[in-house]
Amino acid sequence: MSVRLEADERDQSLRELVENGWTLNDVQDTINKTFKFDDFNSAFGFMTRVALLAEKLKHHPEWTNIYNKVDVKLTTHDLKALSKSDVQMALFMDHIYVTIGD
Ligand SMILES: C[C@H](O)[C@H](O)[C@H]1CNC2=NC(N)=NC(=O)C2=N1
Repeated sequence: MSVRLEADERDQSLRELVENGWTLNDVQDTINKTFKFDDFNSAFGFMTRVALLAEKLKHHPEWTNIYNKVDVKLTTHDLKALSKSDVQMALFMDHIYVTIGD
């Protein structure tokens, strides 16, 4: 089940994520980021690790991959808004990007 973000939690989370390169689309209420890698193998490795978490959380990113680039959009379709799961996914992506990314 999707859990709404309280206003103060949302503000704080978004501030941190924007500092880490995420952009807020406040019309669609999505957060977006482009991750760049050395090559396709690294990009796909990143997607594989994220996919395992997505299945566990039952929360799935919208994304496209072109060679070494992964464009990610996170939002919660149930709520048509950002939720705690989006923040959790974004933090996880930033965390593993440090170990895989260039
Ligand atoms: C039934 C299933 O858990 C839901 O449809 C999940 C699947 N993954 C999802 N992913 C995202 N990003 N938002 C959702 O609302 C959502 N709902």
